[in-house]
Amino acid sequence: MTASPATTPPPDAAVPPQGMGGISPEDLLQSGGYNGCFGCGEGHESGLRFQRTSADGEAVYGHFTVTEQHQGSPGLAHGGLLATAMDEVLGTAAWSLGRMAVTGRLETDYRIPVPVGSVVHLKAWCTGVDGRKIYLQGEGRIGSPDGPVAIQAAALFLEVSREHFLGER
Ligand SMILES: CCCCC/C=C\C/C=C\C/C=C\C/C=C\CCCC(=O)SCCNC(=O)CCNC(=O)[C@H](O)C(C)(C)COP(=O)(O)OP(=O)(O)OC[C@H]1O[C@@H](n2cnc3c(N)ncnc32)[C@H](O)[C@@H]1OP(=O)(O)O
Repeated sequence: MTASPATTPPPDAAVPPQGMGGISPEDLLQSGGYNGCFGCGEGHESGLRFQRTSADGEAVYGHFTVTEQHQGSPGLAHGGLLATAMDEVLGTAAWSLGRMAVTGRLETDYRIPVPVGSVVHLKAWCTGVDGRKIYLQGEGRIGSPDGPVAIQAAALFLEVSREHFLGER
């Protein structure tokens, strides 16, 4: 993935450890989630139902299955849908650092089409943190964690306060 300047961390940006104040990244990932989330909500009928599976200190992992509700052209996943899945796993990588963050910029490369019925295995990792800016990259592979790369992404997330989510609508 060739990240643009906006999603490339400055050379001195460190990658902080996963977890927060004694809470493991695994526990952080299992602690939250919004049932109505299009990406990960188990209660969302037509959503992706992205499942976060693990975090190993370097990256976070998860998967989802492409259904007929997710088509763009006959039999193939919609590109925006795949970007949503990347957004979800990239966000998971940001939150695994113990930081509440939202997507500021998301760049995606589509490598091969993804057929309906595919299980897409996603992985994301932090490439650096600079103040509130969290730089991330990720990829999605078809069929297994070692399968062919279908999508790659680079992103800039911004750390926000609780008020970001509680503001008046
Ligand atoms: C999100 C999940 C919520 C639910 C949580 C529930 C349970 C938690 C459990 C588990 C969670 C696990 C995973 C999470 C999963 C998925 C994540 C999905 C994430 C999303 O799907 S979330 C929705 C889409 N997202 C938005 O809805 C954001 C709308 N937006 C804004 O709210 C503002 O726009 C904001 C806050 C982004 C920035 O606003 P701001 O006022 O705070 O900051 P400001 O503009 O001053 O920028 C400061 C510095 O960042 C640079 N900067 C900013 N934006 C940039 C860009 N696009 N490109 C390049 N640089 C940029 C500036 O250039 C400046 O740089 P410098 O400091 O160098 O000048």
